[in-house]
Amino acid sequence: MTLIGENNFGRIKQEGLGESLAQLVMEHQSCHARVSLYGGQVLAWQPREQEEVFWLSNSSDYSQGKAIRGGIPLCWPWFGAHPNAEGAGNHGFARNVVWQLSNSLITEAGVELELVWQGENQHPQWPFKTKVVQKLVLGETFTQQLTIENQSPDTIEFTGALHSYFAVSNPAQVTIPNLDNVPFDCKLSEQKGQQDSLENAVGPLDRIYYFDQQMKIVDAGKQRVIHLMPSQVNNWVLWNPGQKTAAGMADVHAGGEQEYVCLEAANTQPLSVASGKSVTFGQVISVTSLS
Ligand SMILES: O=P(O)(O)OC[C@H]1O[C@@H](O)[C@H](O)[C@@H](O)[C@@H]1O
Repeated sequence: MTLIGENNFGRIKQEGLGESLAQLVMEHQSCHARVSLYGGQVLAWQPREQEEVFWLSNSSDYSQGKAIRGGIPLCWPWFGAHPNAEGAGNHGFARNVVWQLSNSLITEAGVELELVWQGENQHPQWPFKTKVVQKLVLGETFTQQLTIENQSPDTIEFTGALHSYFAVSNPAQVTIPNLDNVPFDCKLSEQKGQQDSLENAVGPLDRIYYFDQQMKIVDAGKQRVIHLMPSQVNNWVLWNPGQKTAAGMADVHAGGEQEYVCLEAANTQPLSVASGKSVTFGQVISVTSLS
């Protein structure tokens, strides 16, 4: 254990994660949280007097080259399969590289962290010199911002997502009213431009919604509402694998798919960044009681 910072309001420690990875552990008067340096991945955030907000698999593989299942994987510089390169790997490489902690601060309101990944020729599909800065503010609310800085001489284009796994009582008890009648593409049926209203969030569901406004995950079982406020985000992706697919996923523990809903703040259409410029997208998350 290494102590990163401490004052009257809270403490930041660095600890091991699995056999070879490292995580930051925050204990603050406003919340408890954990962030893996591998993937720059938020693993947990529990605001004071609330239950844990994110789902994390009990059978996650904490080893290099694997993606951690749960929390908020960072999908970047592409979302889903690479558009032109079969076998390039799902969701890019940001979730499979080690990020550096470049700054931290403990205030009365929460813990502020800045994590950075910087590289060039990281992947055959991503030769560009780029710097990605993730800013997190962990308090009674949760703020996450990803800034992509183009340090290459070329204009770059990327897609991506903040692939949040939200802990729920059961997808059967969940509604997401702001998605009602919003046009979506269904990745499972490959049908585009559909529209409907979901009665619940039971999988299999894999939808890209064309909507950039705030969301609410209403959980009747946990009697809470998770509020999501996006910024510079074009889509919401709703994903739950359902029982059959989850049973074949080694890193989802038995019955795990009945404990979460993924609602991902995403840009599934490419964003361009000119040489020397940067683009930021993000989300703010808060929790209220239903009653
Ligand atoms: O197993 P992965 O690579 O983490 O992806 C999980 C899911 O992530 C979602 O964002 C995609 O829409 C799904 O198609 C995909 O199955």
